[in-house]
Amino acid sequence: MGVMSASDLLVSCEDAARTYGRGSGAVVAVHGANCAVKRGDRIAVVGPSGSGKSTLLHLMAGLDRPTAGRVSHPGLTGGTLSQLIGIVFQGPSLLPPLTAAENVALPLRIDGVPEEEAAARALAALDSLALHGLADRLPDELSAGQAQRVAVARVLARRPRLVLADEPTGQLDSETGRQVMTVLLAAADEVGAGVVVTTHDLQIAQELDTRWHMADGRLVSSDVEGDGAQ
Ligand SMILES: Nc1ncnc2c1ncn2[C@@H]1O[C@H](COP(=O)(O)OP(=O)(O)OP(=O)(O)O)[C@@H](O)[C@H]1O
Repeated sequence: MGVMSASDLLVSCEDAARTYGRGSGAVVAVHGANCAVKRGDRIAVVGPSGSGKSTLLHLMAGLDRPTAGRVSHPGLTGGTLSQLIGIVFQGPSLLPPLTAAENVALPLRIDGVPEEEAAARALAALDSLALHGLADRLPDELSAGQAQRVAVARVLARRPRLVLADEPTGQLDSETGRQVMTVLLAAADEVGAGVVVTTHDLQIAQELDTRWHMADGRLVSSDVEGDGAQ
């Protein structure tokens, strides 16, 4: 990609920490984390349950604020963080009364995209997630894997510059989970987004370029020399 410019730096965490509660009951979910996500990065955050993966992701998403240190998004300009960051959650997140296509189009319409264009972009996003033919199905009529692909299509249709996914395959069998991850990565490539995925599944983690390891709230290592995590 050549020399990195500030606009390529999607998220920067500098000694970012998050403590829940106070006094003797305080839990340090994330200890001063130093990490960065750049355009084109594909990062898996791995570690045991309770090690702070979701908390770190929420800090990077701007869904939560650090109790110490700093999280900034130098390269995310030209819109609000919620427009520029796409978040995929673990569980079912589609609105039951809307079809797959309507679910994908809804955030675009909320963003002010005209009806017809929103519908066209929704269909294109469904296509790129290999969901052609399922556009008119209700969430109830989809398998868990298909529903999660629709949820990914809904995120990617907004053309986010950063995709943050918290255990996106956590409720899927491993084969379906791998398929969802493969189409997620391909679709993220199409829109040129950086991708960070928390996962317990080491096979899924292997599909990404870099792995950040967390233990007891600390970002302990990264398996790629010279990248963002320290
Ligand atoms: N809202 C909260 N209030 C108090 N403690 C919390 C809260 N959310 C998380 N924690 C604690 O912070 C620590 C890190 O939690 P986090 O959910 O980030 O871990 P995780 O690695 O994502 O776990 P899992 O893999 O089980 O999802 C845990 O000890 C957890 O109990």
